[in-house]
Amino acid sequence: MRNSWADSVENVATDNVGPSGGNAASASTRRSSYVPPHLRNKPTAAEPLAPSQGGPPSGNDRSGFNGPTSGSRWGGSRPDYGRQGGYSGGSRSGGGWGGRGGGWSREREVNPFGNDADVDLEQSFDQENTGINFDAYEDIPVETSGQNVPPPVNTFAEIDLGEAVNLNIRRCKYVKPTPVQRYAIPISLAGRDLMACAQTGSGKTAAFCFPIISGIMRGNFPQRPRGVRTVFPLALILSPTRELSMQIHEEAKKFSYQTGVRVVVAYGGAPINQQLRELERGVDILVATPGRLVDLLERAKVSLQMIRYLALDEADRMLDMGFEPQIRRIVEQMDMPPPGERQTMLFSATFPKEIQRLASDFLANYIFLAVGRVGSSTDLIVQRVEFVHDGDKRSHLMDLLHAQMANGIHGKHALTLVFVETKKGADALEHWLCINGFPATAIHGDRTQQEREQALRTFKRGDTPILVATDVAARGLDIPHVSHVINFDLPNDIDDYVHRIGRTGRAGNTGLATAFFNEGNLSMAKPLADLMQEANQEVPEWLTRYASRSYGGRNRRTGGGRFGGRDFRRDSSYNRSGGGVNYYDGGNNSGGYGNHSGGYGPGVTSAWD
Ligand SMILES: Nc1ncnc2c1ncn2[C@@H]1O[C@H](COP(=O)(O)OP(=O)(O)OP(=O)(O)O)[C@@H](O)[C@H]1O
Repeated sequence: MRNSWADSVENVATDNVGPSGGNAASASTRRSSYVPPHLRNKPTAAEPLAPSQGGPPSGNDRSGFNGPTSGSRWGGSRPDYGRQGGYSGGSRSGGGWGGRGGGWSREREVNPFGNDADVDLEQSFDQENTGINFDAYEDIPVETSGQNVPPPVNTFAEIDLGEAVNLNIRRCKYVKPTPVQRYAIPISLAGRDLMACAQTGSGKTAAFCFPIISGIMRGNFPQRPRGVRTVFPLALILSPTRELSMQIHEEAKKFSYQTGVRVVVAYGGAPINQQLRELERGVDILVATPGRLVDLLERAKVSLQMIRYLALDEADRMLDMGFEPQIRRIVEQMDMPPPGERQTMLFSATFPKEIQRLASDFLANYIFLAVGRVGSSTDLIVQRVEFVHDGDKRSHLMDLLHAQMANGIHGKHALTLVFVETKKGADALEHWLCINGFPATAIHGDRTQQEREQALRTFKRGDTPILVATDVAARGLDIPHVSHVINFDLPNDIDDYVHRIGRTGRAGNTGLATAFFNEGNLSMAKPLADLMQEANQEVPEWLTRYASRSYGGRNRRTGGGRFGGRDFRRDSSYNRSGGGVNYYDGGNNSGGYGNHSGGYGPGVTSAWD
């Protein structure tokens, strides 16, 4: 069923052809005092500096899109790999802790904001943001549990992220933190491990990036070994797909611009040599897909022994069957410091309880945070479900697309994402749409990396405003102007549905999701009806009837609460009394969230925004 995911794992794994290298731990024996990025190269009388970092003083003008040039399948050929549109050398205006940074030759740091970098820097955080409907998030219920939960903040100004990061937040035009950021950033800045669940499109990337960048800037880490061909990142961000890793890398580069913190990405399907060159120039934060990282670890090109921050984005997917062995290998069987010695952050919009249980192996005395119910979809997305027999799906799709055009909902500001089950199905539907006059492209695990990136690029630009995709595009991708997600084939798992429809209705914007349902999807009837009802959607009567017959499909939302949307540690079956930590008795509830306990039992902090 999850072909495309397995394939994506497989594809990454096929890159793991390097010889087994020795464990890099042996390379690191010398330790002297660490020079934080903001102080690198900075002469100071008061405190003698350790020798500067070992990365050769070379340029930083890399691109996250490292593949060779390829022609467009849609006539939009543009040899722009390696050149992010509009990127130019950035201004060298100060910023940074201590006013400068850059052990990695920041004078050549590419400006990730293009020409926008220095606009509105005078703008303060309390000005209105454009385009983001923050009111949409105001009444989202928030639950936190764990010991001594730090209180949330209301503004970025309340968080001590440092001037350089604050400037970048303004450059991103973020005016105030989203709810998950309000809670997660103070928790992470306090050094706590975190399992965070928040709805799609609600700003989780920044929620884990800001504390990592800030922590590296102010941290006092041991000097990393120099003169060896192994690199020692301080932070590792893992994500399940190449495109998502590239996106996180792009975001993290914006957030860390002119901080001296260097972010590098490594993913499969792209030439490893170019990624190795980037790594050798120095890396503080490594963003990676698991397969390529294992390859780099086996070649002893990367050591994890200096990791202080570990973030798993789409953490439930990372610990699902396809990825779990690789993740365990990376986190538990290489040279990464154990929980407690590193800070671990797990983020997703969905967190089934069995995965929460697995995930707890990676965490130490963690805080659980749920913004909205675990696995719920945002009511910014209007959900529709239509009964369509398999044989009628294409003509039904065409009716929908024609109706969109008739209503002026098409073009580059109204992109349509169509999810199908199989790679073959994606190719076939793309072809059929194209011969019927709808400019479409497709993305799936059998396409080359170049083709995948090209498909995303032409879709984002609106050259092909219809993208047919397997689940490889279901998670994390933040594509502006996706106004309609169509589940041509429904997934078999409600959480996958939540992620798929979450490609629209992001950052406070509204969106539309249409699902084609038929007898082949009976196991989805109940979870789908429940989810729609919870999100205040109109549930068709026929779907309610199917749901009431309960076909016993896989529904992860079992146990406790309507959707079981809470910390699994509160389940009675979870018993750590045998000498373990009781997370709920005597927990110091931070209060101050409106003092709403939410009825989750003693010791559990709950909050309502
Ligand atoms: N504080 C903020 N103010 C305005 N926009 C923001 C803010 N934080 C994040 N965004 C924007 O919101 C969008 C969604 O953010 P992001 O991709 O991090 O969501 P997410 O929660 O990780 O979604 P998903 O669950 O699909 O991975 C992005 O375009 C991001 O730039």
